[in-house]
Amino acid sequence: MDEPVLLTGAGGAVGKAILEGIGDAYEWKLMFHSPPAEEPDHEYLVGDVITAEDVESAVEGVGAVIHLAGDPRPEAPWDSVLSNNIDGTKKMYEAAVEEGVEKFVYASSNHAVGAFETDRRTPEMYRADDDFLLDGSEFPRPGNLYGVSKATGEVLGRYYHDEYGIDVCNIRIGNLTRGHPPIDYERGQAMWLSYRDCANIHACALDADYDFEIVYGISDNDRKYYSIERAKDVLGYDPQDNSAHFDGEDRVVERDA
Ligand SMILES: NC(=O)C1=CN([C@@H]2O[C@H](COP(=O)(O)OP(=O)(O)OC[C@H]3O[C@@H](n4cnc5c(N)ncnc54)[C@H](O)[C@@H]3O)[C@@H](O)[C@H]2O)C=CC1
Ligand SMILES: O=C1O[C@H](COP(=O)(O)O)[C@@H](O)[C@H](O)[C@H]1O
Repeated sequence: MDEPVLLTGAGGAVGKAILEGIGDAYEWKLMFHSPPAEEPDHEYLVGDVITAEDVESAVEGVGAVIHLAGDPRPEAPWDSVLSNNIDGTKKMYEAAVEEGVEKFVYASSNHAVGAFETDRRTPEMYRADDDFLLDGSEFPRPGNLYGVSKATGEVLGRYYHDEYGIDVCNIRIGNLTRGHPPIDYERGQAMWLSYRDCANIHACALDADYDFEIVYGISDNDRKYYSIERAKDVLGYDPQDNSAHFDGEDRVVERDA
């Protein structure tokens, strides 16, 4: 990648995982919502993805986008996801295609398919001996309005890819935690994404050749109901971590942001 990569939501947990892991591997342009507490090592700007001028400034001169900015709360209200997630993502795509950006990596979510976790399937589907598996080819099935907004972001990508040719990779991120998987939370352990695997899958999404993809972004957990085969095959994702390698004794979940 010769041109800088725009990273929106750079100050959040996923942004930190990416910068800690692959901060030296690319030239970055970071977008923060509010001024960062410490001076970043990379070019940056402060702006809001719902403001067209901010988004146009953000994409100026970049060759690829990793779009993380938005409201990440599963319980987020409609007003917030409509503006921060749906309209913000649409504005990002508009500006990206106008700028001629080649690649757009979008932070989708497990919550885009959360309603597959029916009462009949759970908690068994969170366990290693259950064979229920989603592979990314299924239609979205959100369990909340946040999930609706993430599924809509994927569909926006489908539209901008088909209409304008921008390459799009939607990563349905599982549950990112630093250092070890969530404690006493089977669902979170089955969809754990370690910090280094998070950085790795985003590097793969920047480097690989593809047209339009939906992949799951989780570590290589023994317990998983999301397939990572597509991410391995198309992106070359090579996860290093597995939630089954942690016993969880005396550990607490740490979250950034
Ligand atoms: N952390 C996780 O386990 C998962 C995260 N995701 C997605 O990954 C992305 C990043 O999530 P996290 O880093 O965990 O959240 P976070 O809340 O730590 O980071 C999000 C960042 O986006 C910024 N932001 C929010 N609204 C904005 C706006 N209108 N304009 C500009 N910046 C704005 C915030 O200031 C924050 O720095 C989100 O889109 C979320 O939906 C998806 C699945 C799992
Ligand atoms: O999309 C997201 O998913 C993770 C995992 O969901 P949870 O409901 O099991 O916590 C969530 O932690 C994160 O905030 C959200 O953005």
